[in-house]
Amino acid sequence: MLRKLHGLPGLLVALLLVVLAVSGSILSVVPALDRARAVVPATDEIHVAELAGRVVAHYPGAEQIVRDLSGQVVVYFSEDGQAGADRIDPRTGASLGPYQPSPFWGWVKNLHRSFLLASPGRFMAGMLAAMMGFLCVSGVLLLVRRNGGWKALMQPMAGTGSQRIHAVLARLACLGLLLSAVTGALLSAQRFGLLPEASDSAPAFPAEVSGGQPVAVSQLKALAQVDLNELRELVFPYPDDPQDVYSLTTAQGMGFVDQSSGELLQFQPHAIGGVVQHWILRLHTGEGLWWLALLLGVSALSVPVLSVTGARIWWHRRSSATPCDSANIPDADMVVLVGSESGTTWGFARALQRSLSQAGFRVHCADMNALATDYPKASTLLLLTSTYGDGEAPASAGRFLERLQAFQPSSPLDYAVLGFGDRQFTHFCRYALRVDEALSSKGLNPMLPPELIDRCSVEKFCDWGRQLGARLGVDLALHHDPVPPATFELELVERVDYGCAVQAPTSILRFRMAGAELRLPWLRSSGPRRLPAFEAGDLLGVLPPGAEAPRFYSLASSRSEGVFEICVRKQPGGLCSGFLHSLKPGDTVAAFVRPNPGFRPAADTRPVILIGAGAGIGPLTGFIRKNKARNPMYLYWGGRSPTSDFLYQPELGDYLEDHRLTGLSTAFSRADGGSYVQDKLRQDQKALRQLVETGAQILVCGGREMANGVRQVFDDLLAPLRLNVDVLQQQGRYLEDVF
Ligand SMILES: Cc1cc2nc3c(=O)[nH]c(=O)nc-3n(C[C@H](O)[C@H](O)[C@H](O)COP(=O)(O)O)c2cc1C
Repeated sequence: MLRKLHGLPGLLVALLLVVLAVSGSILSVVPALDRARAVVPATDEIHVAELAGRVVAHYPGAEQIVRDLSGQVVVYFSEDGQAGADRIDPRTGASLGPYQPSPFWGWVKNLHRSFLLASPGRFMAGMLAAMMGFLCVSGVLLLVRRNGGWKALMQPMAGTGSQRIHAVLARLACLGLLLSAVTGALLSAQRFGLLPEASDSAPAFPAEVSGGQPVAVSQLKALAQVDLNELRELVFPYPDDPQDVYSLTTAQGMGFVDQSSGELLQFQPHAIGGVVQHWILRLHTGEGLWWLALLLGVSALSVPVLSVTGARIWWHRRSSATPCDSANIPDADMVVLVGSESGTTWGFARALQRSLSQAGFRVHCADMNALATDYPKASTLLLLTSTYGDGEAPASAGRFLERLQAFQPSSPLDYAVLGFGDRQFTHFCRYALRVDEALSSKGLNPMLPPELIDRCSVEKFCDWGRQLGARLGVDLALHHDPVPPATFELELVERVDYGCAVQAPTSILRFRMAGAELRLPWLRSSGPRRLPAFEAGDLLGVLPPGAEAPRFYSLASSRSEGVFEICVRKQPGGLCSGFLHSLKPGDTVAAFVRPNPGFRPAADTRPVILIGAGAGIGPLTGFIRKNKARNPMYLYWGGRSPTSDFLYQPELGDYLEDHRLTGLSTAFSRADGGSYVQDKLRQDQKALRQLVETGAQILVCGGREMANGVRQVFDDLLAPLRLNVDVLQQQGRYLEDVF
């Protein structure tokens, strides 16, 4: 519900909000420009009597002095019957030039306030500001739910593409946007009388004035007690009218000054309502607070990006979450229920539904939240669900467990749960496991143990399909291509082979964009720009000929190096690794890049502990290579034999020498007294504990078994600090890339 409330109004008003935000950003530079042009004396340097004396010397016909919040002083005067206004230097009273509000700024202000449409436009702008406030609040609540709590809001954001950009930007900009929105809506509400009028009422004109001979304004003692920086406005009395008075407005209040005695008369402090109104205006416009104005302006610039990414998320969710040809509940003999937050699981569900329908089943497909109380003809219930937050339900399954209590199947039901998640999270597929438990406690028959799919592995999905088909007695060939990737052609330029002697053939493969040399010489400089953006740790998807699904390899290089470098261990019977190992320089492969922003060292100076085994060294070497700032980096790596599969040995020696790498510890299982990387970690546990105490981040890359062993070692060595891997993971300080 909250998601719908956030998404739909956002889409409808996105364009108008962009106009409001961009014009607001442009206006946000005005306070800084005004401040740069203003001459602002120190406190106690000039008092108002002094200023007024200087003004009168330059402008005998002075009528009013106004000091705006940025410090600009403007004199309004009449000369030879003509009215004029000049900006002045308060230190001399001399003119700095005529005061002429710019037509450009006036136009932008008008666009921002009312879309150039006078009162109806102003009303619309006010409504939009209120709606932006609502989008900020609902967006933050969604982020909290998606990430698993308020604390998680401060941690690195998970997700990819538009989702991630939207979340990261919204987190940065939401406070600024909220302040602009709330103050804008309040200003509008005041203008349209929806809030009580809070402006100051002026004090009554003094009943008695001395009426004596006026003295020079520079001699008036009440004005001599007001610092210039406190002044807002001084209105001069009518010439030759001894009964008239000076009207004085300061930051504290309003009053009058007798032009003969110099006494302050009828001074009235600003009413609280007036002060509130003044601050609402200042917090919205940033007047006199140029730094705040610029911060608000920068926040507002996020609105166009948030609008575009928000629309893309909405479109992706909508197009992924539309079930096709779903049978009605009373007719269905097979029910597929889907728990999804951003729609990916729906893609898998549709593939399953297609295959089941082709196999002759009448399949009802719906959100898990739409669980009915009974499916009278159904014999099988299949649940496909992702996990969000800190192991919680995704949006379309949030009410499933509650609804399950009222679920009363009229005939026995078999069920199977397929979980979608990401092993980099502490609670991998936890919600799917909870659903499985709940269904089992409800007395349904599990036809398969729960299967958990890491990062949308199509391979695993197809395996599960085969098992399910076997249980249903049909041939269930599932085909699903989650996001059809746009591939490019890579040409192998170099390979370095290791490990054959110890039955662990592993190669470092370096590719470049195919066909680069065919470009015309004068276009050669555009070469690197043709490469997609990628960093060490991102994934290279490779599609071997004849394969339906890509295989992913962690990149050891980044775009600035101009090559795609991966480290590949040949798996027995492995289609893709076998294909890659058969390549000779000059051969080509179809590939694409998938960002993996969750597996990167933090961009700060804290120590980094890199741990890997076998081909897992690839991205870790990439991180060391990029460590030009020489931040402390320690590598623990395990292989089989120092003479056969010590991957990157020469490079690592160079990095130790030039201090990109601070320490290297290797473990070889087939050398004398064979050891594993976990043994090396245990040996160094004291030093590692100290590094963690100083804020170190840990990145682990390699096989699941090694990663589990490393987790155990860290859980043990962190115990004296009352810490464990789960906590570090929640703080974004323990990252795994496991295959
Ligand atoms: C903010 C966020 C939190 C996540 N939390 C978890 C989690 O706790 N456990 C897990 O296994 N996967 C987690 N994931 C990964 C998703 O479950 C996974 O990407 C899934 O394929 C998304 O499917 P959907 O698009 O259908 O929601 C999280 C992803 C994001 C973006």
